[in-house]
Amino acid sequence: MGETLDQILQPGRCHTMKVDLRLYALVDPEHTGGHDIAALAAAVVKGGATLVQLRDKKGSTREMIARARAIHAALKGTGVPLLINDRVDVALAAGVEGVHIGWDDMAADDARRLLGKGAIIGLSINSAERARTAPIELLDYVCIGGVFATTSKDNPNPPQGVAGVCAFADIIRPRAPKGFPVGAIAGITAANAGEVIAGGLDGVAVITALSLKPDPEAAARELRGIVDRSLKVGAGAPA
Ligand SMILES: Cc1ncc(COP(=O)(O)OP(=O)(O)O)c(N)n1
Ligand SMILES: Cc1nc(C(=O)O)sc1CCOP(=O)(O)O
Ligand SMILES: [Mg+2]
Repeated sequence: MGETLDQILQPGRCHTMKVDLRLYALVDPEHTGGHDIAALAAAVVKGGATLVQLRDKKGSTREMIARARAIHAALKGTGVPLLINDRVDVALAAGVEGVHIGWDDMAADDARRLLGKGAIIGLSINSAERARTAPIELLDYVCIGGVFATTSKDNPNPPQGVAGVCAFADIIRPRAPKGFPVGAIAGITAANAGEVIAGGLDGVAVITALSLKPDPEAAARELRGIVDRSLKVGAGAPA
């Protein structure tokens, strides 16, 4: 038996490391724009992505593990963590840095028990109720869904707009430790990322804005520049 949650969450033994959510690239075999998925992940990281997720909704378990291993190998030495969407077992098998879970996926306490205190665990939030009840103490970040319309997800959340997403972030922040990262996802592009960051989010998570570009590295460089400049403005530094 591994450690209990109480042991994992003992004061001074907290799992939380600072996750850099500024440019979170989701790579998805159904939305690669014809790029090899491992080469795509490496390219966006070269361009400035700070976190990568393998979102593989249709692959077999073996395919997912093989993709995860290939992407993890391509990111070796970059220091950028790889997370697996939905699947704690795939993350464990491939030896990656963590998982992203939604409210229909494995519960955060089960994921934390299985993955241990050193893993990164992120959670999707898409309502005020979820912002109020998310188990922040078990998490390394949250990502608020449905900011704009998206074609990359089946049954997408209704678009909340920047104001809606920021209202959820305002519920989460007082419940979370200082510096706890809160990002946003859905339909974010170079044209609207600045607005999202200016609203008070710590980063943007994207598929299309990087994967479907002919030059994903250049697209990542542009988007990361927008995020960094908007974060500086928010912090009161010169643009
Ligand atoms: C960073 C990030 N945010 C949100 C999601 C969506 O998670 P979920 O609602 O569980 O939907 P699926 O992606 O699993 O279809 C995500 N994957 N990543
Ligand atoms: C995986 C995912 N989750 C979402 C949510 O709203 O929770 S939107 C989404 C897909 C995001 O892709 P794109 O950047 O192409 O819009
Ligand atoms: Mg999910």
